Amino acid sequence: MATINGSHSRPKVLIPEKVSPDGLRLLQESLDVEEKKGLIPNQLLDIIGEYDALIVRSETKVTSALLSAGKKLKVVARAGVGVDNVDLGAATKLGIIVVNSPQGNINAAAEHTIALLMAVARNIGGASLSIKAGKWERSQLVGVEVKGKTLGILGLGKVGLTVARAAGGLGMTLVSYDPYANPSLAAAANVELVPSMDELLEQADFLTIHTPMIASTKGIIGASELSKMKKSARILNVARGGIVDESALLSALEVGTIAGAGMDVFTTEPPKPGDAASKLIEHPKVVATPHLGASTVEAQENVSIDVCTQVISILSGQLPRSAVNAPIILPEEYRTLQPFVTLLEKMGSLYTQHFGLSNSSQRMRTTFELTYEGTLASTSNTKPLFASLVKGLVSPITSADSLNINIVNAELVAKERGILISEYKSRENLEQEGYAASVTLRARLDPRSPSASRRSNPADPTDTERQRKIRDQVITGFVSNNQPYISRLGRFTCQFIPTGTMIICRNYDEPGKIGIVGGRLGKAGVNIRFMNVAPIEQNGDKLAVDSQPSGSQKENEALMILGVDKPVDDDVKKGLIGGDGVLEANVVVL
Ligand SMILES: NC(=O)C1=CN([C@@H]2O[C@H](COP(=O)(O)OP(=O)(O)OC[C@H]3O[C@@H](n4cnc5c(N)ncnc54)[C@H](O)[C@@H]3O)[C@@H](O)[C@H]2O)C=CC1
Ligand SMILES: O=C(O)C(=O)COP(=O)(O)O
Repeated sequence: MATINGSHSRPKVLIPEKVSPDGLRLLQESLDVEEKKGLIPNQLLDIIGEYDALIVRSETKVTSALLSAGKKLKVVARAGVGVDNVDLGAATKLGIIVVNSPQGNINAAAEHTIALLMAVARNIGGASLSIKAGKWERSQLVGVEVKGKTLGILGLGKVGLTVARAAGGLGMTLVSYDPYANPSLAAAANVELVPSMDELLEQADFLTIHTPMIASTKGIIGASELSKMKKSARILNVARGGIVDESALLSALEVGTIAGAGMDVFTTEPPKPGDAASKLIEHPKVVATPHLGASTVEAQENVSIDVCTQVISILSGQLPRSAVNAPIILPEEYRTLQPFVTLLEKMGSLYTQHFGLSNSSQRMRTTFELTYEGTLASTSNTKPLFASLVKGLVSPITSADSLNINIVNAELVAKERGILISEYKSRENLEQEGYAASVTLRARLDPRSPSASRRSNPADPTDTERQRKIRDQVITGFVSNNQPYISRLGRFTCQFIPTGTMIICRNYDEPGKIGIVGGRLGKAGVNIRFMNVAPIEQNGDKLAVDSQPSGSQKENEALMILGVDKPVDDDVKKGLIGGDGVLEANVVVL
């Protein structure tokens, strides 16, 4: 990728919100960084096509339309925790990695929650306004203490636990409802996990919300939940607007069934004049802040450095630390897999160019078995290998600019194209072969196809021929000295590096063939860089059982694989076939 990878243009990063300069300085070393604040959605849509990366906070709505317009986008980085402003499904489909900073602002959000807790308990907001207005209202501004009170925590994740530890220090009793909480972490923070939200609502003197905004938490605190709480209870929301139903909370405050609220987040930010959120902000029992939970110097430095480092990693072809829509791969694991990543892509591309991949528009499925052999069988994370194979399989039949296949979207792309790949592991020791690990890709009959669901009919030559053809579609590869090799192609044992333009000829295994092909290529001005003669796979091979030639197939055939120095046109290819030449010739570019 650009200068990061040695080419000339520098990748471009767009930052439409305020992100701390600490991370941006890191980006500037290798990327073109453009900060453009105050863009309206249409302006963003117009320019996003130029950028390789987008860094946002909570204000920018990263919609499906924006992601689709970002033709060069590889990564969307959220300088913070919540990714509810990013259409994750669309990003995944487009192969755009979404990263966030899951730790950088946790402490800031927790401290802000404690600030609101105290402000609500002691009427700090109202008292400050009153004294600034020249008043001295002591008796109307009597508060309550938090010591000895029960803090109900909805969502005991990173922020919830940090709040719990601080509130424990203030002498509060801690209860939480979180069906997915870690019980030992809860116990260590002296938090009692209650089995239902109703119990939490009934016990809480203060209820603080720390769940993500997802479908199941939208409006989770509504009129019915508020009615179960003590009249003296107060509510804090430093998570996301809309988790608490703003209209229901407003009514409860107005009728006095809830005593107060501290609100940092709102359904629409900034709230529209006259809507429930605006009325809440104006309400005397509410202390409100404009989404300031993460707004500390320290938190902004943390999240900025965190996401900018990840953007640099992704644009230089490495894996990010905190991808929201991709599996986590440890750097060590990635280094081991990297040569196989290349091998799998070459194997996929070789398959499609040599055997042909059925077109998804024909509504046919192609079914594969992918077997990791030897030491590769102990790899737990085969996602990068799977993704490379899919990329290799479809790249020869897809325009390059519409191809952004990676660990994020490989499964989806395969599914959409009717490619079904089952992964297997074989722990067989391969050391006698001279390498520790190999991979075999073999086509299978689609279990849904008519010829697979019934026994093959030997009386039907087309049926037998079709099945034989599919069974012959096998490729094995291995890696030696970080170099990928192909060791089996169809029925033939070979050994060649899959690179550049190659002519794959099938011929009778008879003397003189090499000279004839060499002569014909020489006449066409094509130089041979390397050659490999591949005989039929011999017995003892685990794959040979299925690959016995039949019908028109002769056992004395071989492949001749020639690496050549320039593109080979159709006439040259056809010129190799017939006479004393070869039976079949195919050109592949890897
Ligand atoms: N106001 C601000 O500036 C900031 C807000 N946040 C927000 O705080 C929230 C929490 O962040 P983290 O603690 O980092 O997330 P987290 O993922 O560590 O924790 C969320 C917890 O919510 C729990 N949960 C999910 N659904 C639940 C349900 N239906 N009922 C009960 N519990 C449920 C999960 O099990 C998890 O333990 C997020 O919405 C985030 O966006 C975070 C940082 C700053
Ligand atoms: O990290 C989060 O989830 C936050 O809500 C912080 O949002 P912000 O980056 O301050 O717009």
